[in-house]
Amino acid sequence: MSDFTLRALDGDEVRDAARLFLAGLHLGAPKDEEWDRTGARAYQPGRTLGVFGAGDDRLIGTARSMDAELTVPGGRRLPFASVTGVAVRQDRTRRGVLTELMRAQFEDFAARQVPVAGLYVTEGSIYGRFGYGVSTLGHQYKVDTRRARLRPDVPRGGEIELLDLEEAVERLPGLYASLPAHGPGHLTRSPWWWAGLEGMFRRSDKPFVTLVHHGATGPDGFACYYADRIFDADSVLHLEALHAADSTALAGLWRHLLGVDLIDGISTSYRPADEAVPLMFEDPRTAKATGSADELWLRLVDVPAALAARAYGRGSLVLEVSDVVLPANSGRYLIDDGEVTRTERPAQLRLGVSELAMLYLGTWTARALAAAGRVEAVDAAAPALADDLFGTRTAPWCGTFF
Ligand SMILES: CC(=O)SCCNC(=O)CCNC(=O)[C@H](O)C(C)(C)COP(=O)(O)OP(=O)(O)OC[C@H]1O[C@@H](n2cnc3c(N)ncnc32)[C@H](O)[C@@H]1OP(=O)(O)O
Repeated sequence: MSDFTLRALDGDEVRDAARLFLAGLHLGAPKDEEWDRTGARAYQPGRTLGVFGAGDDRLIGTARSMDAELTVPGGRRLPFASVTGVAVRQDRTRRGVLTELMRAQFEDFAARQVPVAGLYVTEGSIYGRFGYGVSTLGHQYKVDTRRARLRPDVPRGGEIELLDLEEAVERLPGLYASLPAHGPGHLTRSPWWWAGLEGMFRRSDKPFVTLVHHGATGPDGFACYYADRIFDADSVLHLEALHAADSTALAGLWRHLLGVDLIDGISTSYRPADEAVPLMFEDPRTAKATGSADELWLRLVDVPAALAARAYGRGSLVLEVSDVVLPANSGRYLIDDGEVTRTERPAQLRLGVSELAMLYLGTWTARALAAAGRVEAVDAAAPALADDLFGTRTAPWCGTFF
């Protein structure tokens, strides 16, 4: 990359990176008060990269990352890098700046022994070339609250406590950390992540409301929403977050939400595919699916470490992985009785590292990937064998947008 220099940013340069990223999304720069209060705190020190062009001392590209831990099938938590804040100045795009930022990030993650990175994409066509693949899906639905009748066997739930903004900022991090992971795809949330959420809460012109559910042993779930109250038309409650330790907390939070006054419908953000809520209604069509989309994209930076970390179903299979960006990952891997080893045995299933990311948490079946031409079944039985190994009981879901 002889025409550019790339280095970590600090001080006011980080704010330039924030400006560049927001401009890339066609948004305005952070205001002084906003930056001082939460903006700067959302950037993990030392983790914002900047690219400068030759003879141009202004920033032309940026990307950042934050530490987290990712839950993988079997329940282990792996060191994880949340990649975000990616943008290239619009007069400097398509010259390899993003490619160089991706390369530098992978080097950094490998040096810090972070085996998996992930991101949420603005466009689905950008990141596959760097080895990222869609690893969780989210499903949105809308509930007609005027028609909603919960079945009599749905738990009553406990007390609901309403938090004001300052209480929410103070208490949600501890509460989220105390809840069990939903399953594969769950992420821990760093102080930098929470500062980003706080910024969003404070910027919003619609007030965010936070509800905490109290179960038998104390707080065990929460929900955050804002409402669009429209005179003479349907008013919608936008459920931006809901995390619950168990089905009683889930039901208790929903029971309360359904009773919020002056609301005609509840529209959810991206929820897990196996969420029980539609089945809680006497008429399951009370919750109407309104969309589904890719959520978290994963990049297995260290394939042997990532493969060794997760649990598998029964069976044995030889995968041949190809990774043109990080060639050390390429090779054959035997998964047998839960153990993963490099092998010289003949491949049964050939796939790229992006497709491996799509299988990794259990979101896609190898049969679907084979039907789409995304994996090559050298042995015709291999996709079914892969599904026995990689399939999970809980639908992979992240629920932590960054
Ligand atoms: C995780 C996040 O933060 S997501 C946010 C991503 N940022 C944005 O969407 C903001 C607006 N867009 C941008 O800032 C830039 O266009 C970026 C970051 C998407 C791409 O940066 P660039 O420096 O132009 O990418 P670069 O030149 O390295 O391109 C690498 C390859 O990706 C392709 N590519 C880059 N952007 C896109 C795109 N938006 N759609 C399709 N292909 C793309 C290039 O054509 C190139 O392909 P090639 O290797 O076959 O030649």
